[in-house]
Amino acid sequence: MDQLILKVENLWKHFGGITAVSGYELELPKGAVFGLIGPNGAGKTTIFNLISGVLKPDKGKILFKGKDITHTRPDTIASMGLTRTFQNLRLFPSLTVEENLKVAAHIHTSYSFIHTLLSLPRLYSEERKTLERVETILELFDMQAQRNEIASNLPYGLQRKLDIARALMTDPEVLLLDEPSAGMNTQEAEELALTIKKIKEELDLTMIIVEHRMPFVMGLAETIQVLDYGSVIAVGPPSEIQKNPKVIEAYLGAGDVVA
Ligand SMILES: Nc1ncnc2c1ncn2[C@@H]1O[C@H](COP(=O)(O)OP(=O)(O)OP(=O)(O)O)[C@@H](O)[C@H]1O
Repeated sequence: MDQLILKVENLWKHFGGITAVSGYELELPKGAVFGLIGPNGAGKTTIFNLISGVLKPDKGKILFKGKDITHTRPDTIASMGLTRTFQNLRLFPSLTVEENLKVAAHIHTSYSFIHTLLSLPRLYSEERKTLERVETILELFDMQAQRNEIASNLPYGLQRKLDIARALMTDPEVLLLDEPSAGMNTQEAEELALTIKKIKEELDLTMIIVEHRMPFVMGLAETIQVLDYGSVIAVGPPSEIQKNPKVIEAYLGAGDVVA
């Protein structure tokens, strides 16, 4: 059996009278790309918030690399190698592309004031690693030409790309992407899909992608989970999911389309 990098058991989350997530289960093998889809309000972002530690579940268990992270802080989970993006961009708009990447690395750089005094060589080596990582990420995202541009001056598609690039500065093993193509035009979304394929291979990532743009997620994920009212109603390869009557009904009921 494939090695599981992330396992979620019987996860529940209520907000007042609303059951946002009900008995969610996931077995994510290392190296997999999963798509998580479902109509608006189905519970997709809440699941990302639970897995990344932003929210705590009412019930259930989350195991990352075999360790129980159900009650672990988000920054600790990130430093363990699980990171995510948000639906809304989290860039520093007045900083350059390169500065945005450096800041993202320093969020988890482990030197303190005392280290700075006692261990300058260590500081230099951390700094050198950050600079090397910036170059690797700029090259993978084909953004070297924009390195000195102010983030808010970039076209929207590149701002979204930079947001994903920032998430990769800490060298994660698992990346959760929350609607990465939101607000993009078709050409920008197609380019982003190619970038995601490239970073998955080059950086040996495991990914879960929440998306409303069906051709995008169906072209990237080998397995799709479909959520409706907080429960998984279907799991399978994209070709089966598109034909699944329960999925079509859930989307038609929501006035949305699957393919
Ligand atoms: N902080 C919160 N407080 C109260 N209710 C919430 C909160 N967060 C989510 N909900 C509710 O939980 C349910 C699931 O929401 P969630 O945002 O996870 O769905 P989603 O599938 O990500 O939707 P979308 O595709 O529109 O982003 C919805 O009914 C939503 O209104």
